[in-house]
Amino acid sequence: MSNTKKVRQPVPFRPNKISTPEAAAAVDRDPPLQILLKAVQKNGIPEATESKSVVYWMRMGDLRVADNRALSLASLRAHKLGVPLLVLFILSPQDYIAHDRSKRRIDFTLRNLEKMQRSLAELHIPLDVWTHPLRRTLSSAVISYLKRMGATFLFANIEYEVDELRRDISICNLSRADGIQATFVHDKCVIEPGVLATKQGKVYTVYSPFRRSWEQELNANPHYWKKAAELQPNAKSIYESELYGPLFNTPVPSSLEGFELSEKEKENMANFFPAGEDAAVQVLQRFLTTKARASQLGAVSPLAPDAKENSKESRVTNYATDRSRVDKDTSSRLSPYLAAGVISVRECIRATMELKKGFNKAKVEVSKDSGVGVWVQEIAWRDFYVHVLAACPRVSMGRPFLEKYADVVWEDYQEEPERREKEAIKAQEGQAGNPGESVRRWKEGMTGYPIVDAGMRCINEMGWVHNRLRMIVAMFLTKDLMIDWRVGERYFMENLIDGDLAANNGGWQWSASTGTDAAPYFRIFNPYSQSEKVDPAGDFIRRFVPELASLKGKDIHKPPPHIADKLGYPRPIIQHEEARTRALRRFKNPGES
Ligand SMILES: Cc1cc2nc3c(=O)[nH]c(=O)nc-3n(C[C@H](O)[C@H](O)[C@H](O)COP(=O)(O)OP(=O)(O)OC[C@H]3O[C@@H](n4cnc5c(N)ncnc54)[C@H](O)[C@@H]3O)c2cc1C
Repeated sequence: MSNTKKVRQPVPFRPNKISTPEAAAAVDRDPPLQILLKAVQKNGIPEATESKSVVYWMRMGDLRVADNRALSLASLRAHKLGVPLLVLFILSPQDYIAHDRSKRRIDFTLRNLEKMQRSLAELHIPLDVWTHPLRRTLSSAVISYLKRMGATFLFANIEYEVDELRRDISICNLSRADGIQATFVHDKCVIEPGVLATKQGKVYTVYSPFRRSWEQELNANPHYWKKAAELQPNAKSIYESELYGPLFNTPVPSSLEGFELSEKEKENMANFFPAGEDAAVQVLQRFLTTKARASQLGAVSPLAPDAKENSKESRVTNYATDRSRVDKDTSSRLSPYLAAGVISVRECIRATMELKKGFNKAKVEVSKDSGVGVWVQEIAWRDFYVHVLAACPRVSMGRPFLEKYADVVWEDYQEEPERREKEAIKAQEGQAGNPGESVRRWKEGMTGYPIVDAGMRCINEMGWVHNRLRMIVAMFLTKDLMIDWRVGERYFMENLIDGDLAANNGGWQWSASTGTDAAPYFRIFNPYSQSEKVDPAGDFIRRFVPELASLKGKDIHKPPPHIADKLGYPRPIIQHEEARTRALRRFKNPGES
């Protein structure tokens, strides 16, 4: 008899990313952050007392030892109980797939973990890194780990995305039955979500009033920028423990299956974004105290040794006037470090206060009249989007922040693999104007709009691009090409080293006018005039679109068709004015194409 038993193929993990409006509204009414905070409170009483160790669970957004609230609390607890502190990190590939995590971000995570393992070992604290394949069993795996380690105390910083909050709620519920006290604390923002509210007691959904309230609250309460207590070392006897000693021998893997970078790319990323807390502090200090450097344009190391320290004309001093220029070294490039928590956002605030003369040390400068003040306002933008995410979880469920724009008719492009395959075939046939072809050309930086193409090629090369360019390319995709913002949001997450749901979703929905922008949908960037503003001499375009390097004057922004043909550069994929009219029509009448 022949063996007819079929081998079951593993089903690829492909979670549904877009919720129904009803499901999103239900989650908005009862935000998981509030449920988690209540569960933590409930867990706090009665307090667990007996514990052989204390565990701090480090996540992707708090990869540092210094000024880390949950880690600091865990250390205090361990010290008080006279037991060892253990640090745990779980690699969860299914979560990374579900959240479109880029290989670059995973590689950055591993590089930072490797550094941290060494700095923690100096304090005799082990960093135990393991991979858990199934995300739905992650909560119970954590509880089993705690039991195995004899730990009745777990500490972690809060992650504000819906899936992560739900996971932590389940940990709280599971831990109670086992007498484990799970504590989740705020750490990501300067001011935690839930503190600031409008007169009606609602979350701010417009940035400017949020920022004013943020400034007031911050300057009335210095604890917001207070550093968390330093870690206490474990007793050296930990190495002799049969249970804990071996934890020092588990190395951080150099890559994660399914998220491997090529050797060349790994090298590039390590050069553009060196790992470690020291590197992050240096990047910050250089931004605050050194001049903009021509050598810093594009994909280069931020720690190149050619900076003159303590310049009066530091980048932050000129930030108010120069920040939108993409052809200059104008911004801090701290976003990968802030997104991964390699530096604490409180450290950034404190550092601006320590910039001697002219600044009141008891007050955080947030005014738009100084470079420092405008830069701190960017930090407030970061807080703003986390507050929106925490109060309106719909944004992490694939829904527009403004549900009224859910029916805007986008060009018919979907991200399912089968569909993508078909699109690719059509694209090969060269059917210009079909949505698959448009998306491909946008991703590759071949739209025929030099500033858009330079921005996209910069992302593809560096995994990072200046904020202005993010806005320009996002608006081009959503308003000129009328492609659903979720396509772009996903591409950014898959390619950025600083991919962060709150900031990325906030930026995309702002650009697509489905989000928190106070101006209505008719804010549509003209890619040509934007190009002249942000890259006047075209240096940035020349660097990333080398086929246009020989162009002079305004041609660099809008190459004449016959010259573009000669240089092998594509003609514009769409006429901006026509596209603008189409976008206005579709936004005015959501549902009509
Ligand atoms: C479509 C779009 C997608 C984006 N995706 C991300 C993302 O995935 N991750 C991310 O960190 N930022 C994102 N941003 C925000 C912003 O573009 C980057 O934070 C910024 O370009 C990082 O450069 P920098 O560190 O030199 O910034 P700086 O100008 O030096 O600003 C300092 C810090 O403030 C924060 N910040 C600045 N601008 C913003 C902003 N608009 N929103 C939220 N935080 C801000 C960042 O943490 C940044 O590092 C996005 C913006 C847009 C328009």
